[in-house]
Amino acid sequence: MCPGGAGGARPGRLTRVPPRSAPVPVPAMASKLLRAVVLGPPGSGKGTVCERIARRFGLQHLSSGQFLRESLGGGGEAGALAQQYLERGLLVPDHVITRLMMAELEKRREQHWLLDGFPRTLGQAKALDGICQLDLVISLNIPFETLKDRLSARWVHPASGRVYNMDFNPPHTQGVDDLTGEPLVQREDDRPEAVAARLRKYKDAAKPVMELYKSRGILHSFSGTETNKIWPYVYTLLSSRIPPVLPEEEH
Ligand SMILES: Nc1nc2c(ncn2[C@@H]2O[C@H](COP(=O)(O)OP(=O)(O)O)[C@@H](O)[C@H]2O)c(=O)[nH]1
Ligand SMILES: Nc1ccn([C@@H]2O[C@H](COP(=O)(O)OP(=O)(O)O)[C@@H](O)[C@H]2O)c(=O)n1
Repeated sequence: MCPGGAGGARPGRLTRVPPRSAPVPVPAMASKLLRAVVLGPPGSGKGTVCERIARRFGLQHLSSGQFLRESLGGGGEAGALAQQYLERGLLVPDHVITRLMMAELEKRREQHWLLDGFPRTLGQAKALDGICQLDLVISLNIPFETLKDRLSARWVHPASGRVYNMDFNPPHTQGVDDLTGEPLVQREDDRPEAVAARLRKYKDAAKPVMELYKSRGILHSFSGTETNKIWPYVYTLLSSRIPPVLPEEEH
């Protein structure tokens, strides 16, 4: 079973509204906790959609890529090894990311959560199965050309993981994070030469993961070129599983 998760009724009401700067997870109020995953290639909008879901529904948004990037700063051997994979746009070995994610999930046994970027391989999906029964898998299906354009225009605030795009959601002041005023950077792995490798690898690894979740009847796929058009459908799906804490329109 999922850490803290079991069958039974969902919480009847969720009252805490997380502040924009730091979404606060809604604590467990009943036995059943939502366990959801968002799948999609790099640039498909997983982080953007997860951030919206987290705010509207009070879920913890757990980004495996962000945990990985944070783990690089430690100066240890594992961090240095992981950095080589990230820079080349490759997946880090299953046992590395799985150990990292299991430790993070263990800390959140009593919270609703939403995984962004994990599992990415069948091995990772099986490891997740070992501790958890997923309720919902959202797959974002975005055309290749759109992904390339988005990644070349992506800017991030490394400390928080906040993501901007010069066309879609530009910062208030160019090059600067809205909340902290700290500089934004472009990720090394968003360089065009790394992007092509990432997209190829994603496809190969993700196919069996999608098939697994499809066979279980928990896969929900959304196709399109604009997150704002996909979002209402995602919101409706989530609303059928867990009560929102904020209305859909409030971005
Ligand atoms: N132009 C455009 N950019 C978007 C849209 N949705 C997300 N983005 C941007 O595309 C980039 C990739 O999105 P992100 O959520 O980081 O994708 P992830 O790699 O799947 O987590 C970011 O710079 C987003 O701000 C959209 O509908 N249109
Ligand atoms: N399960 C995972 C998740 C991320 N990663 C690594 O972390 C990088 C960034 O992942 P991410 O989820 O933040 O970003 P996107 O690749 O979705 O844009 C990936 O390109 C991989 O190098 C991984 O190896 N295994």
